[in-house]
Amino acid sequence: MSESESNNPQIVWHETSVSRQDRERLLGQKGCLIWFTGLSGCGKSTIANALDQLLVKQGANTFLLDGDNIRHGLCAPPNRLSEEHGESFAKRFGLGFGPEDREENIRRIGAIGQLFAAAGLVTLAAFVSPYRIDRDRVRKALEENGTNDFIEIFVDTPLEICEQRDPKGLYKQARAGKIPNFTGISDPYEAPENPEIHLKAGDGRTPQELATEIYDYLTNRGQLA
Ligand SMILES: Nc1ncnc2c1ncn2[C@@H]1O[C@H](COP(=O)(O)OS(=O)(=O)O)[C@@H](OP(=O)(O)O)[C@H]1O
Ligand SMILES: Nc1ncnc2c1ncn2[C@@H]1O[C@H](COP(=O)(O)OP(=O)(O)O)[C@@H](O)[C@H]1O
Repeated sequence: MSESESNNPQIVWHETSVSRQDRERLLGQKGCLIWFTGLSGCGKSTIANALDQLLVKQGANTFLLDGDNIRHGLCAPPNRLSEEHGESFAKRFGLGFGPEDREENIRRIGAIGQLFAAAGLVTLAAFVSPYRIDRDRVRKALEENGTNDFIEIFVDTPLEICEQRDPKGLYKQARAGKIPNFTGISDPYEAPENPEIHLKAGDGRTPQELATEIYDYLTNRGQLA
């Protein structure tokens, strides 16, 4: 009996008939979870989008999970949930930016990303994901599944550049004390220690050039058809 079964004897894993290998054969690619992490404004969404375009153009089956979008639905904040579900539900399941909320955010995305990868999709996830332990848990979950398909990309753009860009005006508000727990300003960012790719994203290269670096890495490791 597995550990999860002994904790929850009423919840039993059901094996499916179509295997991951069947799906991957059909798609002609290997499923994986490409995880972009970095400060707000470092370029995660832009580079992930550029890579997604490049992959689709070459015939890959992909899906992009983006922090801002996921926080509109699966990981919505309490104020988006309260009208339809009530205050107590919204308080319990809505997510903000405190450490536990971010932990739950990354746990949910990790679980979804794991399912998408198991479906054979080249899955891209772009989240600040500032805590090493949260990212490492996602990696561990994929590795426990017998794969090494968690590909961590540290989008390393210096804080000064992110703050200069400030496309949503969030840094300005955070500096003025209007946004609590803002990563890089009033909240920590723990850089990956051994990412598969350390992308020096503030060195003047365009998002397309940076996406090509990742695309070449994926090709070399045999991830694509
Ligand atoms: N306090 C605080 N800290 C960091 N970011 C904040 C915060 N409040 C709002 N935002 C906006 O939310 C986006 C980050 O959401 P994520 O789901 O990626 O965050 S996390 O992974 O749970 O840390 C992030 O999007 P990106 O700028 O695309 O990274 C911000 O626009
Ligand atoms: N390599 C780059 N060079 C110059 N500007 C960039 C680069 N990557 C992203 N940007 C710009 O920086 C801003 C923030 O990028 P974005 O992808 O939204 O970051 P994040 O998703 O990490 O918050 C956007 O205006 C984007 O056009």
